[in-house]
Amino acid sequence: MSRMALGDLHKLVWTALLAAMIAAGAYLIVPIGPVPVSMQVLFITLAGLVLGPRRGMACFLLYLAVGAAGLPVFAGGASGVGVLMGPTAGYLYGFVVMIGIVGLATGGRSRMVSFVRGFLFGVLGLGAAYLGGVGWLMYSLEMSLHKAMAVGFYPFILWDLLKIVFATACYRILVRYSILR
Ligand SMILES: O=C(O)CCCC[C@@H]1SC[C@@H]2NC(=O)N[C@@H]21
Repeated sequence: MSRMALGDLHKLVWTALLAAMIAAGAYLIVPIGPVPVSMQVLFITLAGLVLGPRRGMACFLLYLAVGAAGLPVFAGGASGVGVLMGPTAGYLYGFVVMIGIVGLATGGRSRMVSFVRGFLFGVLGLGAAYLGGVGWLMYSLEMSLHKAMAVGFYPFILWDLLKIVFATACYRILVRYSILR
């Protein structure tokens, strides 16, 4: 097999693996209200860093499509088009942008990035996810900004920042030990 084809196969395997990890991270939830605690932010950050913006966004759009088609990949094992219009849909759309922003940190080139760079891009991406998530909560559940922040932002932000720290550390380990290529 040519070096190019092997590289493509490698990326394909990582794309499938990360999509499965995002689904697993969505499956285990802590239901604390209309928005559950989940591990999606951890694996979405890792997916962005590993896959880069284009492949990362394509991977997540495919994830949304299979979820809409009936595979139980959304929070708590939910599925169907209804989820893409439900209270947490804004986060799901925001994640498309988040993966794209996080992916810019590496360009998907499996290169070492500083911890600060990975973290900053993760935080910028998380901002997009929360913009979508909180904005959609206000619209779909007719909440005030104050209420939407209370159910969709404050309970999660600290833990989500920790998930970004952990994802960045994992990415750096994968690069350091040449696991990505
Ligand atoms: O329905 C879905 O699959 C999306 C769930 C979104 C949960 C959001 S993501 C940001 C915040 N952090 C969490 O742990 N949960 C919420």
